[in-house]
Amino acid sequence: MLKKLTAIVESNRKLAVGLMSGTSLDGVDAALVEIKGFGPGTEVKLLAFDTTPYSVEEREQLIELCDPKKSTVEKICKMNVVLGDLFGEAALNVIKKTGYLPKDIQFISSHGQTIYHWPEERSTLQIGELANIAAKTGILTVGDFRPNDMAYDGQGAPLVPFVDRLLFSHETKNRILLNIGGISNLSVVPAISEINREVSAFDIGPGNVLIDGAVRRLTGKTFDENGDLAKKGTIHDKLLESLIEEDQFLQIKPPKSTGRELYTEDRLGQILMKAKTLNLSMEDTIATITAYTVEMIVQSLSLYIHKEHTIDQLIVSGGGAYNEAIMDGLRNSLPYKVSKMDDISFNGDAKEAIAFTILGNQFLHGETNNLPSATGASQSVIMGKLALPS
Ligand SMILES: Nc1ncnc2c1ncn2[C@@H]1O[C@H](COP(=O)(O)OP(=O)(O)OP(=O)(O)O)[C@@H](O)[C@H]1O
Ligand SMILES: CC(=O)N[C@H]1[C@@H]2OC[C@@H](O2)[C@@H](O)[C@@H]1O[C@H](C)C(=O)O
Repeated sequence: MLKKLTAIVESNRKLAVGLMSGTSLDGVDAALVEIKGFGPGTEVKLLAFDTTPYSVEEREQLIELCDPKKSTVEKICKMNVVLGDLFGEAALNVIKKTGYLPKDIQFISSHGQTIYHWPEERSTLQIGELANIAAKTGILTVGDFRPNDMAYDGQGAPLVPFVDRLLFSHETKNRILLNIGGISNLSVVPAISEINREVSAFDIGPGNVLIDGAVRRLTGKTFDENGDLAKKGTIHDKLLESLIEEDQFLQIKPPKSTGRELYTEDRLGQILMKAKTLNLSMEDTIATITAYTVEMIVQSLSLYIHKEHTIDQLIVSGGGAYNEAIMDGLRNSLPYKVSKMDDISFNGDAKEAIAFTILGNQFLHGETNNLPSATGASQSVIMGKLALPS
């Protein structure tokens, strides 16, 4: 096996599949990429991208699994292998799209599905058994990145800023990369001309998680397509103010990370109850929760970024980039250009799946792949674990 591994690492050009299943629990993203080199010399080209959506039932099961009041060890144990098989299928599907065969692919790199993230206890759990992915596809599989950063006292998140620096450093522009998934997070990537500046990065708070939850409970749909519902409503300023005031995560200084552990179904229930007491319509409720997402981003920038960095451009990726109410809110509040990743680079939906191929590539080369300035780890480490096919 060592021979096989060495051959993979030494090949000039590798084909790899990145798998990402994020906090939105909307589905599994799979990106097939070509990677050359490693470290600062990494070159990556997206060849195919595919999302395998979770069924309504699977999504409900995952939401339950993330809730300590409803989750059980048995349910987690079972879902670990169910997802492993499903992730393997997702990898095979994206490979099929290109005409390549599984034997042409050097490795898969899988984030897994976060079930619980608990940085205070130096613990985080991503499921989707690597052994099942390797068995289903016959491809060497890397994954389970976050625990090693935590073992060195890091938050284990966010990890993508390491890749943001590699792929999006601009000669002269200071850029913010903002990802609005279930949770929003950002990286400030200084211009190459400011070579000594570190990347600042942290989780911001709710991205789509509360919007999706409210839409699900109030309309039965899964998300607010294009932000149409929010755009029909009116923001209730007082409720918005109280949501921001009650959000203690905003006041925590970076490095910091969060997830569904803070933005829970119970918290969503409290917010919807307040909206009901105020007699807000469904549209006004969604408009106000959407404004809360925007305001968390804007206030985090003003608290932690604008005093330290002069920003030239903000680039938005993740599903939230399709929500025009969010995008309008950002454009109206920020003094610099707000662009969508799709307009300047590859498909923004694919960013995190691509990012995990780069983290996996670093692992296989025995190179570090965390960014201590983002996670707070005491040092750079090599994150990841390996499952070998037979
Ligand atoms: N056309 C659209 N209009 C509005 N919102 C959309 C649209 N498409 C996707 N979204 C939103 O984006 C979400 C999915 O985003 P994404 O896939 O980036 O999240 P994720 O990767 O699961 O989360 P995270 O990055 O926090 O782990 C959906 O749940 C939905 O709220
Ligand atoms: C523990 C966990 O799964 N965190 C996710 C989540 O979704 C967004 C944000 O919270 C970020 O911290 C992270 O994902 C991306 C991929 C990251 O690590 O950069």
